[in-house]
Amino acid sequence: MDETQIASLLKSSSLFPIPQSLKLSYGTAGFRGDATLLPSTVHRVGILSSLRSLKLNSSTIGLMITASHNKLSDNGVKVSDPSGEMLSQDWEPFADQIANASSPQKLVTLINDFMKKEEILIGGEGGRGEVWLGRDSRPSGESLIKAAEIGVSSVLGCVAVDKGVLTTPELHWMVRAKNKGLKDTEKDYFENLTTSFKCLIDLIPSNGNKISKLVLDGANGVGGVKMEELRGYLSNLDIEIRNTGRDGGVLNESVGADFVQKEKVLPLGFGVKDDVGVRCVSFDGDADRLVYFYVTSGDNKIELLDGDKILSLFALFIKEQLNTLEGKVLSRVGVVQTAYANGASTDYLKGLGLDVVFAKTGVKHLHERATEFDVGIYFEANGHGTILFSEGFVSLLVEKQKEMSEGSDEYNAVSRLVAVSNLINQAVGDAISGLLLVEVILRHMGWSVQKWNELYKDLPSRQVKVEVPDRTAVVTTSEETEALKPLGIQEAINGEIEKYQRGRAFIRPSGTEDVVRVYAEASTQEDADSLASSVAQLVKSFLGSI
Ligand SMILES: CC(=O)N[C@H]1[C@@H](OP(=O)(O)O)O[C@H](CO)[C@@H](O)[C@@H]1O
Ligand SMILES: [Mg+2]
Repeated sequence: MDETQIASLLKSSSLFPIPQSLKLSYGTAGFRGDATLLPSTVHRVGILSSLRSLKLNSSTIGLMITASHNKLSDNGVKVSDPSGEMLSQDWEPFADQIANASSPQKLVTLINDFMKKEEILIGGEGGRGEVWLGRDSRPSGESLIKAAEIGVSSVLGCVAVDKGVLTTPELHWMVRAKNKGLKDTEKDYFENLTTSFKCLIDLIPSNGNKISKLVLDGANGVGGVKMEELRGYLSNLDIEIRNTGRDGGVLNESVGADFVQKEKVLPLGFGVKDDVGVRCVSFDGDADRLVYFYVTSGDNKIELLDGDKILSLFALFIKEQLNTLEGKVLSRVGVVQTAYANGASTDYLKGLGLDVVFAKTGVKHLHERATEFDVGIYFEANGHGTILFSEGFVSLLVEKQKEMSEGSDEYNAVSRLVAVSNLINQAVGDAISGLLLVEVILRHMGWSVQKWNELYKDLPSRQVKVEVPDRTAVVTTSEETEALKPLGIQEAINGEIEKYQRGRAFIRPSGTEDVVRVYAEASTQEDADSLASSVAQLVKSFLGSI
């Protein structure tokens, strides 16, 4: 690294001193924490993104400022690789190191060593780098994006392009499109969704299936606002949008997909009286997750159609198309879930004859496994997921279609699969594209939300969070279903599980919040609640509570 570069890094990082005792880790989905603590972190992730762009021959990298479902006062930052996927995991240790470097000098030394190891050239000998920035609707994002910009451009030859307020999946989609040389603006994103949605609607056999109005809970975040924009392009979606954030509601506060999925109650803005039986959907704060729900009657309890049920609907539809092509197109279809998947959904998917595999929590892990298939469908129970189509498989479909007679069942099945591969975000889970696919499949099947819910009956489950002095004291196996540390806790958990019919429970440290998560499942809700609470008690007695 030459003198000019060293001076540039020292100068810019002295503008963003690291708060004392800050200890951050890249975690399940990037760095997160109280927004006031993050300027130095975001600035440094800006530097990292520039280096990543230089390393990957000037490909465009994405940097997203968001803390998704966390409270409004939090924020966070994560990086998108050129393909739109999450930052390659082998750069995460470097991200951790620079985020925690205690002084500008230490930061420069770490960067210098890393550049040597990765053979990254800067300035005259190196190429140019480009980083696209996006942020969710959090007010703190405005100043954090400036910190990112300064970080990016403190690496010589690198520029930041501020793309403004976006959903996380929009930024990933745009970065992917840019690197593929495709149309890459937000308008292109909307047009792509509109075209493929319309194509799927036109392919509905009877085209007569009527569907009732959908009501969206936008979590008072960016998703509702973007959905309003998209509505302007769509002529065939009857949707009412609530919780856009303009009516005084607070981001993620008693609204949004995370709240609805974990609490299993109606979000604010939805009423027991008026909304009985209505098909409703919730996005999370940065619109990369969705869950559906409806209220049956009386109280504010809901019937939840979570990520597992969305996954099941998608799997069924894909399978139906592939069955039509049996003998013509060979394909490997796989489903990826995590330990949080409801046991009943796994049984159902296996019953469909699908290959079901498990990955660790965090979409980066699920995404990776899904790429092993021609069609890989992955979802976390909380509603984050998508369908990946391998490029080879899509080319094969297009090739085969040329031999089929237009309008035949086979031809239509291929057209549907190709349209789904365009509609559903190939980079990352996307609440907007997920919503459009759910809507079109329901219309295709002629199903109400209630009918869809009957695919299988969820086993009662309960999730709780336990605040402990040090959540890293919990170490789990790679599948996260067993705790290796603290010693003895797993045996104690097993002792509790044995007391319940169809009992299953596990603990793991959260990667996004300072808590240990407890998950429990059993044959009745009472039992699931009681199992969750005894396991939470064990966590407190082994780790201490605060
Ligand atoms: C149980 C649960 O919902 N965990 C969520 C949550 O991760 P934790 O590591 O559990 O905090 O946030 C992640 C990022 O949004 C999401 O991928 C994941 O599924
Ligand atoms: Mg999110």
